[in-house]
Amino acid sequence: MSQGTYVIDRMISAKQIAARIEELAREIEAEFSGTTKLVVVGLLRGSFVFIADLVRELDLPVEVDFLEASSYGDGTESSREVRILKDLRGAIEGRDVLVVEDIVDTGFTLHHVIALLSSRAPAKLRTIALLDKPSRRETDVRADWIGFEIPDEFVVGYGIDYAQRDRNLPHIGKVRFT
Ligand SMILES: O=P(O)(O)OC[C@H]1O[C@H](OP(=O)(O)OP(=O)(O)O)[C@H](O)[C@@H]1O
Ligand code: HPA
Repeated sequence: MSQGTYVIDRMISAKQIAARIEELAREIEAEFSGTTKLVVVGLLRGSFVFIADLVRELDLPVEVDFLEASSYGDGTESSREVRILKDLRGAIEGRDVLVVEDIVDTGFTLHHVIALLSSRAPAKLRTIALLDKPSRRETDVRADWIGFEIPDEFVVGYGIDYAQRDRNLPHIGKVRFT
């Protein structure tokens, strides 16, 4: 799609996001209670805001690591080719791991990352996505926890970009091309 002018209509407020993260954190604490040190893996770049808020809400011993995966370029359509631009710093064999994704759209990114990290034999691998667009799915994948299910709209804000812009919006907005 072209990168013409667009406006952003608010979809999910910062307050709604914060309230939902509190609920999700309690569920994650229950799932990982007793873990010695959970490795929370943020998928860059889109999850950098979500992971920052989520880990501060978790009352668990955590380690934070990052994996950079990219497939969108500057457009609104997936290339369907997931490139790993930066790997984890630490080993995850035998560890409890939570992958933090900002949005699951076609599902190619999460599917690829789950396959990659599963091959490293973690003790437990779980996934969380702030946003889920199930109507766009092209692969059979679903995150274990989802913040909000959204319709087929291109969204930005709270870490999520359109052509690298708008990641710094505190809320989630939908892009309306004008
Ligand atoms: O389910 P999918 O269709 O694979 O889309 C989801 C992925 O697309 C975006 O990443 P992008 O490739 O734009 O990289 P970014 O996180 O650096 O913005 C987003 O952050 C997700 O990781
Ligand atoms: O709706 C979206 N917005 C931004 N990046 C994305 N990557 C997949 N879906 C989206």
